[in-house]
Amino acid sequence: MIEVHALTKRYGDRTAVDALSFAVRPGRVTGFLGPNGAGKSTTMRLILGLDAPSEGAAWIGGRLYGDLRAPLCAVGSLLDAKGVHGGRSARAHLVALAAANGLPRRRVDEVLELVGLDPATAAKRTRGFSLGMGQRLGIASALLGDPEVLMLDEPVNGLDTEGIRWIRELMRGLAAEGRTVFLSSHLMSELELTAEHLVIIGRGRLLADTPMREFIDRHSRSGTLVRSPEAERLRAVLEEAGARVSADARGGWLAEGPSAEAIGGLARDHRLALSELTPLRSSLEEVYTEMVASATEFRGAGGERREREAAR
Ligand SMILES: Nc1ncnc2c1ncn2[C@@H]1O[C@H](COP(=O)(O)OP(=O)(O)OP(=O)(O)O)[C@@H](O)[C@H]1O
Repeated sequence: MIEVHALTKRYGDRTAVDALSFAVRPGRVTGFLGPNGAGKSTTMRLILGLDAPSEGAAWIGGRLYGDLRAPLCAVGSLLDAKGVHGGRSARAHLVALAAANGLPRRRVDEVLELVGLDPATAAKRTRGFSLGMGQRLGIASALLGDPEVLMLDEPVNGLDTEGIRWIRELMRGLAAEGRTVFLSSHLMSELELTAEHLVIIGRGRLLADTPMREFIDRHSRSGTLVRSPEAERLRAVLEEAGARVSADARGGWLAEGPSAEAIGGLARDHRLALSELTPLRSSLEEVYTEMVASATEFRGAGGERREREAAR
């Protein structure tokens, strides 16, 4: 379990993390979501004791990182996959890490197998590693101490579909074993497939701490795209039936309220020909982008635009 209480980090007059409180529970994957610059990496660094908070605190399994007796066995992390000495082989890197932490050598072979780095690849210097191989090595390092808690910052960044699927399945498997898995991303679409719970931040502040399902159900807007050669009469009929009607960029009306079936019935009753009747549901990506944009609306125009773009 990871607990964060009133965590705040200021860099000069910039507040990167602002009074954040949340808990990451074991047995499920929790996604940590926010646009670029929202404060995700800073929060993770604070939890791992790599930076000191201005206020508040974070605990891993009930202890501050600095009080952990065997940190690598309590928490495995992947913050920067490139943080490996390029002149060493993957195996040598893991052997050194195991030795420094009093872990048996055989654990190195176990984690290499777990992340799918074969002996020939593991014997190569990491300098020539592809992003995907580097990511696998980073995850092997994180798993070396068989920790209860895993924390990964943007683990799928730059990976191909196969690598993304592999990470997704590995994380879900680790959570199913009862571990605490905390993953950051700025991609809602990816987290939608991996995480069961979401912590969302914007400008360092908590925007949501919610089960994925609930977030989808509560925020996803649904409507019907409907078109008729008699556009204005259609609009009047829809509004009379209590629908909220707006012009859709694809042409036609977006009607919110009555179901597609009900709209079909209305058209029949009013002898209105329809050329399209399509039920729509806003994607999670859209819901999330809208949420982040409205949370940053009070910013100056330039900053707001930057955050809106970053959220995409
Ligand atoms: N060492 C630092 N000194 C000054 N400002 C910093 C420092 N580290 C982070 N910041 C600022 O704090 C804010 C949060 O950054 P952070 O990297 O935590 O965001 P993030 O959500 O991880 O974004 P990204 O997805 O781009 O990694 C940013 O405005 C960043 O510029």
